[in-house]
Amino acid sequence: MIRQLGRVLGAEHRGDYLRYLAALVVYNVLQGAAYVLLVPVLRDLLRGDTGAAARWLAILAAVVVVSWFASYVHQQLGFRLGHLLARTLHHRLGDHLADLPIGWFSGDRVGAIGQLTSKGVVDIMGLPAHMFQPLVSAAVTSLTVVVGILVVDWRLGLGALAAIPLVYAVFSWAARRAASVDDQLHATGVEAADRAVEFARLQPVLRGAGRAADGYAQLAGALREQHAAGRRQLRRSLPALGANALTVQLVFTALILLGTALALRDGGRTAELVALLVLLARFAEPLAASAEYGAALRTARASLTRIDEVLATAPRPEPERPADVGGHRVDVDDVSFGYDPGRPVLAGISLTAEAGTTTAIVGSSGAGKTTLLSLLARFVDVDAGAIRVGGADLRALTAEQRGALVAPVFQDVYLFEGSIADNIRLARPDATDAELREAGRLARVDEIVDRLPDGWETQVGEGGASLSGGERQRVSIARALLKDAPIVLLDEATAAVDPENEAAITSALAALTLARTVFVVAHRLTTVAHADQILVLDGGRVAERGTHSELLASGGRYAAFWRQRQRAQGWHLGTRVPAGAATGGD
Ligand SMILES: Nc1ncnc2c1ncn2[C@@H]1O[C@H](COP(=O)(O)OP(=O)(O)OP(=O)(O)O)[C@@H](O)[C@H]1O
Repeated sequence: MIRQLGRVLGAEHRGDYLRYLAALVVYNVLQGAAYVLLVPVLRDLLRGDTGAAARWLAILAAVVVVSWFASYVHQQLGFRLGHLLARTLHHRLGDHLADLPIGWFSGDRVGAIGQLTSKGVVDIMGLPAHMFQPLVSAAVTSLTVVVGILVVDWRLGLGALAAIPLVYAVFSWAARRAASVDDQLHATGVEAADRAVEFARLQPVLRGAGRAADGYAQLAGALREQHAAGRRQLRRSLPALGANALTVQLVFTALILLGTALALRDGGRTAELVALLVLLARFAEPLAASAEYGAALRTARASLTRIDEVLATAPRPEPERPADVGGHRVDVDDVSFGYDPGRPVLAGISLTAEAGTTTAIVGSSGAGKTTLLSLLARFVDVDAGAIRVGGADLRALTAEQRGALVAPVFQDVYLFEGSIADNIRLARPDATDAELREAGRLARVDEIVDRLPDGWETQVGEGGASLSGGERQRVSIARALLKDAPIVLLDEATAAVDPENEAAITSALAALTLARTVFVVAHRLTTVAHADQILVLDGGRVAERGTHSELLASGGRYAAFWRQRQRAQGWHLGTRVPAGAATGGD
């Protein structure tokens, strides 16, 4: 555990860590020495030799003063190390998470990371500040006391030495027994935290559906599981704690009996042996105290192991040098991909998108449209085949190259806490105010800004809560415009927006897609009809491809899709296609 902590701290903080450990050991050795010095003091007092007792007492006082100073130093270093740990862990986790593939952040990992960076880090930073002292004391102080006893009376010393493996074996057994349900307790804790967040987020949906009680039932179930796991752990750890206390007590009693027997047999050394009996109490005390820290220590160790696991997860391989990119043509070459092994979501996808053209991706729900965009953004890597931009494999591009080439505009627009201007500027922090405003004008964010009291500096709230869905989308389009990447990945929003937003988004998208290579998961018929090529996905394969008129003429899936969408929107095939599409209605 001491080694694990050193690894997590990294080589640059090894000096701080070693200084702290050295101060801790010195303090505990001095502490043990102070206890041992009680023996000659008491012995001489019992013998009536007050002069000798006073001399020993002076030495004892000096050791106590030095040990007080060592205690102050190790506490200071311990608190400093605790803060250093928290800072280092947050930075290392943050840096590492930024390098992990987006696909890693799935399932309950996001909740687990939340727990790890908050409670987990607090557990670990408490190690040097609060927990190492009693644990090191149990080992170092007790051992120093044993050495002291050995020097004074080897028989009693051997007895104390023999007790150490016994105490260690019982403590280990108790820790293993209590730890067996730790993972369960942690998993139920993560689950309950996830359900609580989900319950809060889903309030509007649940209330809208009149099913608030159902949503709560899931949270209540998760909380029940967590409490049950807590009770199970208590049931397992209480006997273990009892066994620890009992062992320490038994060892102490046995040593007292041995000491008394020796004192009775060896009349000449009675005073010395009586003093040793006092020392035996000091031997048992740190052992008993350390047993109480078992649960907290296990929790911290488990958090440390989980952080180690995250840090050990291989980051997405990144090339060291930028690749040569010749143009903005995109080739998807026989690409296959699955989120889970053995369950392909896309299989044998090939297509070419010439620079400056728009490719619309359509298909039924679950066909793999969003997944194809995720592959193009390199949120996830292909399992087989390759995606090339300007002839260069996407995996050969550095993160900066990819960032400059590709602008994703996805459905779930998340805005950061900050102003509208901050949120747009995120795309290019060095953009001038004029460039920012021009991107805002093209995306028609200026109209939103004009209505708001603080204009561009209006705070959007966490996730952009103070803007409507359509307005958030316009901000995200402005971001992409400011970034000015030649390739745009667009997941059109399916949710209906009001006519004003609809018109604004249509013109914003027209500005964004102008002269760029665009891949769009299209839901609006206007977008599909205007695309240079349309890719119809079905069950992860390309079912049809061609232009709007070619696909309509072939009378396949696309033609059926088009008819169905038109019917849903009260349009009539043949009367306004594609001219009707060009009107912007959908
Ligand atoms: N993160 C994920 N982990 C596991 N499976 C996933 C993940 N994301 C999507 N899938 C699965 O991959 C398949 C394709 O999903 P995808 O979202 O790409 O489809 P889509 O065509 O965009 O659907 P929709 O139109 O409903 O958004 C689905 O079966 C989906 O359940």
